[in-house]
Amino acid sequence: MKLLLFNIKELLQVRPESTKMLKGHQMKELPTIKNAWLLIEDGLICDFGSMDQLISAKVENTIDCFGKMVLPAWCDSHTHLVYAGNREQEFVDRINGLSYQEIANKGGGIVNSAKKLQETSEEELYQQSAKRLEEVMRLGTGAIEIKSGYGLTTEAEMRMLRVAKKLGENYPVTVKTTFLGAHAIPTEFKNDKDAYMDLICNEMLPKIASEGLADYVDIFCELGYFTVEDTDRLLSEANKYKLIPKIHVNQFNSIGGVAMGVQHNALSVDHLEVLTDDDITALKGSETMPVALPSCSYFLSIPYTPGRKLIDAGLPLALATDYNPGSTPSGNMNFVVSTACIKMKLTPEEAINAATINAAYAMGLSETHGSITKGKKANVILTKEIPSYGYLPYAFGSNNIDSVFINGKLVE
Ligand SMILES: N=CN[C@@H](CCC(=O)O)C(=O)O
Ligand SMILES: [Zn+2]
Repeated sequence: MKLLLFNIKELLQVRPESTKMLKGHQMKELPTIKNAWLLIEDGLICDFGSMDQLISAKVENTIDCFGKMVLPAWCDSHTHLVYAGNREQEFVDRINGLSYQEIANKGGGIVNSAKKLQETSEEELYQQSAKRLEEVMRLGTGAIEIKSGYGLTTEAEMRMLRVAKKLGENYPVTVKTTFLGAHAIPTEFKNDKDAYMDLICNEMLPKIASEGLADYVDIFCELGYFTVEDTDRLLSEANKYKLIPKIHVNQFNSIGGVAMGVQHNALSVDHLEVLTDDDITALKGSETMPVALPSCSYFLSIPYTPGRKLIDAGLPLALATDYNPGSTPSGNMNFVVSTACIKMKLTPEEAINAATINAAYAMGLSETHGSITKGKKANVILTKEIPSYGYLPYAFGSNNIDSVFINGKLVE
């Protein structure tokens, strides 16, 4: 089955196969072809070029893209999309003056979501999560990472991961799953965190690994949650099961989690709202992708990850939503890209690179996603008629997407 998109005003993020990630000044460039065509065959990018060299091929479907642009679908490398209910009341509590940490300290926060999830059946959890996934697909997300971490018991953590996996089977979007049992200390372990770490390492991890439910392992390395030593222990254990780390670090405090992540060859270190020069030094020369979550900063009114500083230090940067009920009840990558430009001072080229090619790297998909490259998945966004690609982050809050194709198929 062949689909030809022709008369494309500008085809963005055209890369050779070998581009794994972009660092520092490389992020300033966004290679494009003006007045282009793109041929999709059996769900993959088959070929592309400029209209003056359009090949003649027999195709079943064609779309005239006059005035419109085409770019790779977003890769969202950090979400908690599988959750139960919402935390609207905490939103109001914060408006009335309580901080995120104060809410957590009085039994709200992650343990509040865990209580709701434990009371929700697998089928109901699937239905709630599927609605969210359908929405983000229409917003241009073609690959998504989904974490557990609102179960906090062996059974409920496994339930979350089964739901995430089932979403990946039932929808065309590529889903990667991450085990985040070490997201918060459950109420019943309040005075014995080590016992909860034992449960994670001795029971949850082996069961989840043996059922192949997770691609990655995560931990919330933060004051009041899990220490650098806990992080070292969990990542060492996870390594026995070949689970690669992608960790939550430096959201509120820099306590050494970045260096620990790098020491364990983490694929990504995420959040980084509070970042020291030592953290930046630790990232240099590593293969670990720093991931910024600007919608979280927006929603919680906390500092933005110093993305400009990271890029200017020669490092790569990826962007993700952090979609979750507490700190970011939004999975809109378009808003993330805009906010990275507006608040973190990334250029449109840097932000688009961070949300496509570098984001694909941060979820282990750089060979198949994140760029217009022959043989990669035909996951693309067709924009509405826009004056330039910089208009996408500029016109924040507007929906400039005409249509989205995942595996070459139109998302309805
Ligand atoms: N910070 C840790 N975890 C989530 C938020 C969890 C929640 O508040 O439910 C995050 O990445 O922001
Ligand atoms: Zn998160």
